[in-house]
Amino acid sequence: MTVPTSADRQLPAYQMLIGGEWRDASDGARLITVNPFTGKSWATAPDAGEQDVDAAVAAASAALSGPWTAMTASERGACMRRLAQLLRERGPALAEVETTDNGKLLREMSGQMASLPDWYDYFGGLADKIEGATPPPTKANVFTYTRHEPIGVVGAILPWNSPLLLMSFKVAPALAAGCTVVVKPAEQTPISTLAFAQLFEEAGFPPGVFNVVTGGRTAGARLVSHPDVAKIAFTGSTESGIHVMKSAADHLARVTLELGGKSPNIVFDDADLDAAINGVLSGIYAASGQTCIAGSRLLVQRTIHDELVARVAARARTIRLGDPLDLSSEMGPCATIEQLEKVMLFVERARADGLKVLCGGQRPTAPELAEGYFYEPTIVTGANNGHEIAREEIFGPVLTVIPFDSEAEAIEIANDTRFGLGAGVWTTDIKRAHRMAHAIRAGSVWVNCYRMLTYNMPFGGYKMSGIGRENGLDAVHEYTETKGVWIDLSNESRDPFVMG
Ligand SMILES: NC(=O)C1=CN([C@@H]2O[C@H](COP(=O)(O)OP(=O)(O)OC[C@H]3O[C@@H](n4cnc5c(N)ncnc54)[C@H](OP(=O)(O)O)[C@@H]3O)[C@@H](O)[C@H]2O)C=CC1
Ligand SMILES: CCCCCC/C=C/C(=O)O
Repeated sequence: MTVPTSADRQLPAYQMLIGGEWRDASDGARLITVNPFTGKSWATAPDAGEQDVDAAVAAASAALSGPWTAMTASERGACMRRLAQLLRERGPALAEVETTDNGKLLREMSGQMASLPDWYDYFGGLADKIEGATPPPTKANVFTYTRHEPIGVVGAILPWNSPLLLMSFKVAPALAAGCTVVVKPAEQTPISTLAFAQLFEEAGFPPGVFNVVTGGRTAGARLVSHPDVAKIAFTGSTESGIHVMKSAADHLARVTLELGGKSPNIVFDDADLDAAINGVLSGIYAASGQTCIAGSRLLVQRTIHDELVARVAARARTIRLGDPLDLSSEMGPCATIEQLEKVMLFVERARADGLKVLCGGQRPTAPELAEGYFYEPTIVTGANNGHEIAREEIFGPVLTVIPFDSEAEAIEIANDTRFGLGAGVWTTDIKRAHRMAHAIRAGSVWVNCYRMLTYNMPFGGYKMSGIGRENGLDAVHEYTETKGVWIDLSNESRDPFVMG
């Protein structure tokens, strides 16, 4: 908990949504959130304690055993589509809130908010199409069918890099499945989720279907360990994901985990180099590299290494750092001072390892950027895949270049990581493109593109990048339990001592 000063008490003070009511934390504690461009506090939110989380879970449980389940699946879908419509209208305002809270470019947020309603339309449309099966009879006079029932109350834990997008990955399929939800945004960036929550009542959702508790570790830990939470959907670091899974295991809550990455962006010498350079830049400098799918390892075929690296560096040096609300800015600040410090330490250690920092490697010196948590677009060369900077998730604008000679070597390096979230492949050879896409052990492979995203393509990680999938038809089943129902159609008495 941060203790507000008298100046902080003048800031916009948001409340959290529990059971359809806007509330402060029961002990009145508040979190202060900082605009990473100005380095100054800009809003406050409740700092929920265990009691508040318990109240939110109770509200979600009541909605589950009451009005939400009483609605037909079509009615629930209609609520979701109304939410989508409201999001279309309010998207631009929500984009500005999130940009102020986490420093993501408004340029990118505007695109995200234009597509976010599609999640609620798509999954809202699915709500009344979650069909069970009637397996053909294999026993005489027995009729069997399956039902996909809502799993229960879902706890959704969000990171700070893309709160509204990553919340929608979880909330849209959960609502479609008939679940109710308690969302806990990251303590650094709670405000856009609270602003989004204002749309639920207007869209016609019964109170308690969607709840938000804002707070830090106390709130998150209580949500994960709460015995009435049936499922935790988490996005964040691999280390925290492991904690969450262990804690959820105490009451066997289901989990989906979307965790870290160290994704390879692989450029072969037959690639369209202009397109590849664009994709390499987008992979690592979009969102200031603060994305789980950052293409943070550039694997480049040795024959084009020098030319490609020189051209990527030339463009990286001209990336326009600036106010994330200014649509002409190309890269914003890191979201928090802690994240900036983490990035700086990685680069310092790379230098100490004898690696070359080809460009960037420092905070910008322009006075207009001095208050913000900026770090220059950085390229580290001379590394091999064993160096720390090639193995650990940095979550910042730092690209590590690793040369390779053959396709087999590219695959070996690409897969030599504990992560497996994404990968890019740049080649004009269609056979190689498919061979690579099949050989790389990662949940998403982009060929001649990078960081593409849509609601109907599954997203998730292999290995330590996660468990389960978000988005796509199957995501709904991350929020259902399948029940088998058996009906005896015969009038005969059965032998009680023999399995039927
Ligand atoms: N895969 C991804 O998209 C992301 C990866 N990261 C990686 O994680 C690193 C550290 O960032 P950080 O913010 O600390 O990420 P965390 O993974 O620690 O935090 C992400 C979310 O999880 C919550 N959380 C963390 N631990 C627990 C727990 N034991 N029980 C319940 N909730 C928990 C946090 O809450 P709170 O902090 O409010 O207590 C926050 O809401 C980054 O540098 C980056 O490498 C970060 C964000 C997103
Ligand atoms: C298939 C792409 C999924 C993107 C996952 C979330 C990324 C968020 C971000 O980059 O801000």
